[in-house]
Amino acid sequence: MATAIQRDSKKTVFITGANGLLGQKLVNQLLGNDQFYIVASGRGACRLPGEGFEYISLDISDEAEVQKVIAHAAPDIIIHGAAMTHVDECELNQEACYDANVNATAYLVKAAEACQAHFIFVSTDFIFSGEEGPLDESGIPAPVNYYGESKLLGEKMVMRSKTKWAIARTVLVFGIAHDLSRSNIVLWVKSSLEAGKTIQVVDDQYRTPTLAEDLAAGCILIAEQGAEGVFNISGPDFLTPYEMANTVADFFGLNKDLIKRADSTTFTQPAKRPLKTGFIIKKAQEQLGFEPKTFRTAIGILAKQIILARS
Ligand SMILES: NC(=O)C1=CN([C@@H]2O[C@H](COP(=O)(O)OP(=O)(O)OC[C@H]3O[C@@H](n4cnc5c(N)ncnc54)[C@H](OP(=O)(O)O)[C@@H]3O)[C@@H](O)[C@H]2O)C=CC1
Ligand SMILES: Cc1cn([C@H]2C[C@H](O)[C@@H](COP(=O)(O)OP(=O)(O)O[C@H]3O[C@@H](C)C(=O)[C@@H](O)[C@H]3O)O2)c(=O)[nH]c1=O
Repeated sequence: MATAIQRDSKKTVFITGANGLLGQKLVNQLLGNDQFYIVASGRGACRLPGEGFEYISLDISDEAEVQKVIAHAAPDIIIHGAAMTHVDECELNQEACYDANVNATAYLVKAAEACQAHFIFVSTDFIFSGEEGPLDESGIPAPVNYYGESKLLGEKMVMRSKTKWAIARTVLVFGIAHDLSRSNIVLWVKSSLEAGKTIQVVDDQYRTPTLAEDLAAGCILIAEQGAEGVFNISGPDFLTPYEMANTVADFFGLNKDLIKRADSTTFTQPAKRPLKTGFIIKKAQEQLGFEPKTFRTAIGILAKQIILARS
């Protein structure tokens, strides 16, 4: 536990979902920023490498625990990234999805109001129908799957809250981190092609894929600047998964013949995916100074991390 002096001279930032992809990148970047004292929370034991932060095991679906832990931490800022993020699982187990993505967010908003913390909620392009894209922050939500519905309900609670709030919306996050609960499109394409597996990849969905480090950087810009409102925090390139898969294959010198073009009539998943999403990030660029990497540059960064992780 840090000494009182350390905490007093710094702003306390409380992170939910710290064991996850975004959570690990947030902690990693905040460690290099001496204005913050970091309280990282996650479900169960700490899976984050390294030190220099306080870790608290917290299941955010436990209301009493949330109120107690947040009151004790008395954070200046809460970055709420924890969620049930397996979209198909959310469709098939809607009660668990509601608990993790809606009830838990309500408990955290209530706790944030009690200590007047700046509440930063991480949201998604899946609140939109996918009928048009890319969208700026004025898009009208109309989710097409239960995960999207749950995140939209979270947004509405945050927007109604009685504390300073911001919403960071993002898209198709990719990256590498320790002991993740789920994969992501870049790692999945790379590992499938390396294993010589044929993959069906859709070319009628559009995204602006986001390097996890860039999402973390965007959230930290919001925290540092005390920014309020909705910000699109995603990568700059508007691509189909088919284009992404071919870029990954090109970069790693993998066999592109294994990538079979599909579309939403030939490739379906339990939860419907919005066709055309992706974000216009002009507001975050101009107001926050957010500058994400291009998809290809991001793959290069990921490649170096993969090599480092192996050494
Ligand atoms: N990944 C993506 O493509 C996108 C993500 N987002 C949003 O970004 C945020 C971060 O996503 P990402 O880091 O990729 O997802 P991850 O699944 O990697 O991380 C989510 C974390 O939340 C934790 N969590 C889930 N339920 C609970 C709970 N009841 N109590 C405590 N912790 C819990 C998980 O714990 P455990 O590790 O134990 O499973 C996990 O560590 C989410 O809010 C997501 O909705 C938005 C758009 C795209
Ligand atoms: C598994 C698979 C996916 N895809 C496509 C569908 C989709 O557009 C893209 C990613 O599919 P996945 O099912 O891996 O990921 P998906 O669940 O669509 O990812 C979503 O996660 C949640 C948390 C979000 O908030 C969203 O922004 C989005 O990133 O790749 C294929 O074309 N073929 C495949 O075999």
